[in-house]
Amino acid sequence: MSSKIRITKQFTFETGHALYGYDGKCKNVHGHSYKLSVTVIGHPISDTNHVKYGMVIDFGDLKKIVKNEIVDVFDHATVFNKNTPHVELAKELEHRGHNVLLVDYQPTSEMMVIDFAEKIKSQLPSHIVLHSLKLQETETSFAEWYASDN
Ligand SMILES: Nc1nc2c(c(=O)[nH]1)N=C([C@H](O)[C@H](O)COP(=O)(O)OP(=O)(O)OP(=O)(O)O)CN2
Ligand SMILES: [Zn+2]
Repeated sequence: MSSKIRITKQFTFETGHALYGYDGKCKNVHGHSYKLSVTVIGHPISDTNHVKYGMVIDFGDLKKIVKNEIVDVFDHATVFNKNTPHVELAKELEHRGHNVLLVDYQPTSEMMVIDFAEKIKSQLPSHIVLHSLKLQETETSFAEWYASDN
């Protein structure tokens, strides 16, 4: 059998959020140009007759999964923790036609990357393993999820 190879696809999306109860400036509604790197691991297909010969997974197929699950949902949305009074603000924004996303967690990069890992894993073909995710919030701040840590 061929070597195991990790392949990575990168995505960007613009998302607003606010950290309810936080003791710094990120308690305010603000936004980031998030960068998400998705790394999967597997054996390149060895069947010479297979249309995906030589690929672990077609980058295009990986893109479809991540776009459907993450990018199209989070891009130009504002994320609030639904377990906080921010839900009132969210309802008002929604009422006024804004794209609001209520999640069950504090929308830090750590918690978002955990959510993203579950969402991507649920859609990957069974022979493809999610290896890691890197979610970059600013030029200097990022969170990483590794399958081997979890
Ligand atoms: N562990 C975490 N800390 C913070 C998070 C987070 O998700 N996880 N998020 C924020 C804010 O949302 C925001 O991202 C600010 O982050 P920070 O790196 O502090 O941003 P700065 O613009 O101040 O960064 P510099 O490059 O240092 O100017 C806060 N903390
Ligand atoms: Zn932030």
